Amino acid sequence: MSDIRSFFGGKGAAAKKAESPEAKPEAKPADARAPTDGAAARKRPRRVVDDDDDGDARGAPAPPPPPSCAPAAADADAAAPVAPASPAALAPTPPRPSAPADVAAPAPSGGPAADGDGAPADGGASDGAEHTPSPLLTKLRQAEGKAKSKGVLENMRLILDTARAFSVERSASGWKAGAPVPYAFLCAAFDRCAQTTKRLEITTIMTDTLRAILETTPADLLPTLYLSLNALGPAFAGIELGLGDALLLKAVAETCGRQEKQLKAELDAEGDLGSLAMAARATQRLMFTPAKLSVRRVFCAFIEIAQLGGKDCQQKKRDKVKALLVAAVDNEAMYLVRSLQGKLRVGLAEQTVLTALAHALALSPPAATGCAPPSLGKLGAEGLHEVLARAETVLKDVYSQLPSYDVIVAEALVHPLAELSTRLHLTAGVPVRPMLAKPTKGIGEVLERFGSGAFTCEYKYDGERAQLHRLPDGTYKIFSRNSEDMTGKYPDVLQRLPRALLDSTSSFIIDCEAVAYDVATAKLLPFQTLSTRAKKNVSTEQVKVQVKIFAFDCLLLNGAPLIKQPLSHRRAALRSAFREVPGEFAFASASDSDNAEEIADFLNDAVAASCEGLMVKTLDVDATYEPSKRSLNWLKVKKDYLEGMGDSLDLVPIGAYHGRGKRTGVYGAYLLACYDEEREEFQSICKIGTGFSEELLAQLAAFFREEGRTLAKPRPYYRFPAKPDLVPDVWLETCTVWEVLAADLSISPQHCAAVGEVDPSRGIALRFPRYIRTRDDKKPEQATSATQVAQMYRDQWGNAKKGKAAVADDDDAQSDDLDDDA
Ligand SMILES: Nc1ncnc2c1ncn2[C@@H]1O[C@H](COP(=O)(O)OP(=O)(O)OP(=O)(O)O)[C@@H](O)[C@H]1O
Ligand SMILES: [Mg+2]
Ligand SMILES: [Mg+2]
Repeated sequence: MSDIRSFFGGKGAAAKKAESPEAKPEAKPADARAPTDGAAARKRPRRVVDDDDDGDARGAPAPPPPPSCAPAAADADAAAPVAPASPAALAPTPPRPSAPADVAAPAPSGGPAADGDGAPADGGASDGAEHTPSPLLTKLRQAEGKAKSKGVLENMRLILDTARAFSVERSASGWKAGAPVPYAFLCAAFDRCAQTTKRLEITTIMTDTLRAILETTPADLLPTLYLSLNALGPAFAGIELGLGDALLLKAVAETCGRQEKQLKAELDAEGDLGSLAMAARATQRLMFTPAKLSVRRVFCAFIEIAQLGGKDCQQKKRDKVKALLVAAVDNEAMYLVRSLQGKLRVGLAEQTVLTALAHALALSPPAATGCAPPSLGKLGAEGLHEVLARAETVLKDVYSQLPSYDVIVAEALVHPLAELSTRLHLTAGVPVRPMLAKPTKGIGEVLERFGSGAFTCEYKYDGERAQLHRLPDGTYKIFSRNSEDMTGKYPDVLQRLPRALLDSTSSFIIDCEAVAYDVATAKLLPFQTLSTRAKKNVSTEQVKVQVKIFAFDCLLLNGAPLIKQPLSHRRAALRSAFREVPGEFAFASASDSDNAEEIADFLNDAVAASCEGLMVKTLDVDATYEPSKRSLNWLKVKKDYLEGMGDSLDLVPIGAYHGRGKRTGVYGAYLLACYDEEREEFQSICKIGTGFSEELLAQLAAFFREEGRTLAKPRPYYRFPAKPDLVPDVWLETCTVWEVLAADLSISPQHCAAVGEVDPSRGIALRFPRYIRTRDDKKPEQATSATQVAQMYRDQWGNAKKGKAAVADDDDAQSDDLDDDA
């Protein structure tokens, strides 16, 4: 194994002192304050982290219990206003202990108070650092800065013109104020969105749609949002329709008087069951006109379908689908079917819907809030931009802390938008979107980026992200990186966790990595071992793969949110509330040194302890927790950078090639794609055939061949090479995500990833890609994005300082003849 220190630029002295990482002890003590073993740890100078003065975040009032998000059954239009996914949550939430705008939390007694900018008033930003501006302020400034940049003002003018042209009488002509919003109104908006690829246009279409609803029937706002997002409730509530394609096909055939077999053949040729349903409905002669569908009726029916269980539930679900289809006219059938399949595909990314909601609330504030709409006659484009940017910042900030439209919409309908940040903030029991890290190409880059500011390096454990919550009533929850509830996966962790709690600790949210652990040897095991653990309804007795929890952040303690405090403060809070329990619970091993050689030693230690590398984080300045952000304040240094790339990619197989030789009978290679969030399409990035065992290839072939995961032709939203030998033999449904490493990225005359971003007509391809593992915790739309691919490409050339990138010759970019790889 090569020594990591020899790989970062110009640190020859460090390289000379290389020692074998294999010789290092396996696991290090987690506490950065008191390293007890390892030569490197002993000689490392440490910045003092004062645990005693600010970690005591107790005494703050506990927040109200989290909203219940269990769906409620509701009938059709009769019940007005609509029963949303969680009626309990729609009732105005009792005001939480609130703080002035921009302030994170009520100051915990005995802990530091926050000043108006969100920086700790006690100088928690140590080393004499200046007060950090609040993230909100920074965002507003950034938004303003961006507004001045090219093109944005033009966009603002367009938004102003659209806002001025809006007329509720014209938009909402199909229903009376207070009456259910017709489903046809929403479908018409979907159609318009589908006809454009411009994000701004889609945003304005949705803004107008939501404004019309806010000004007439605000009770339908929530179901409209969920239908637009193709969701039934917040991700953590885990509400799923549980419908397979076969059931939908049957329902469509039966409703439209079509032969199932014939419809299936058309589906194989056409690819979109929604369009087929619409066409079939159009040719049907109806004896009587069915009652019109409304947004609330459709949404409630979806919730009912999700709730059906037990005997004959498939039959009952099919009947419910048929009842909806019978009432569908025009394009309603198409959007119904697509929604039921979970593939709306009209260009409505979640961020777009959030932006549209913010704009709509700012332009048409609900009557109950007592706010007057902005005076569009007087406001110029820039003035309006300021209003909208502020609304967007508030809403996105609130959403990242409390990702539940149930709660947010309930509050936004009765309280001014500006008050939401103080009324709603993170709550134990509701997952916070995790903060993410930027990849780097080594320690040299870290030092360059962080300059003189204080930072800490932590082991980057190779397990799975686990956000641990304890609610004020003592119940525990564990959420995944995806904000999905995985409490049922780790009963053993929860059983043991109380041992790590200090007496004074009541409610909390801590950010951790759950890592597979060998109790006998006290060693960490790789992610691959963890992935063999059952995912649901695990009972403590069944557990074969033990896990150890490594805690690295504390977002809420005893009711007080801490995310706007710097990491040094949060870390102290974490340590003030928990104790390490050997083999069960530890603080992430950390070093606060800024000496390159010592960091290199620490990286070596991390790798020797079976970690992936280091996470490097700012401690005091620009060191708040930024939910859902891929922040520059967290950098990852993976050992993978030794092999050419700073980070792996998470990609989606969209096609497969028949195997030859040893691989006859299975697929020998796959076509992989990244996801372009703007265009909502999967763009091919490489052909891959390396990294798979024979056993895995057989499993994968079976996986794709079963349950209709192969397609007769590519989806309209696949972009792929025209070159015949790169066109797959079989097209695949997007249904899994694979983590892949590669030698590097190159401009490709064939592949389509990030096309138009670094080259006007050519995409980016991976060279020598290798399968690492399947990412069960990511959905296809959460694959590496086109923007990330473009950034990785730029970083690669920026770091290599090679100036102009070479164009890959295609054969070079592919690991083409793969049959002997096993
Ligand atoms: N000390 C630590 N601090 C923060 N995260 C850590 C730490 N140790 C391990 N991790 C894990 O590392 C992850 C971030 O890096 P990683 O490259 O593994 O992310 P990922 O899940 O592949 O996502 P992406 O590639 O989209 O960033 C975190 O989500 C967390 O699960
Ligand atoms: Mg990981
Ligand atoms: Mg990754």
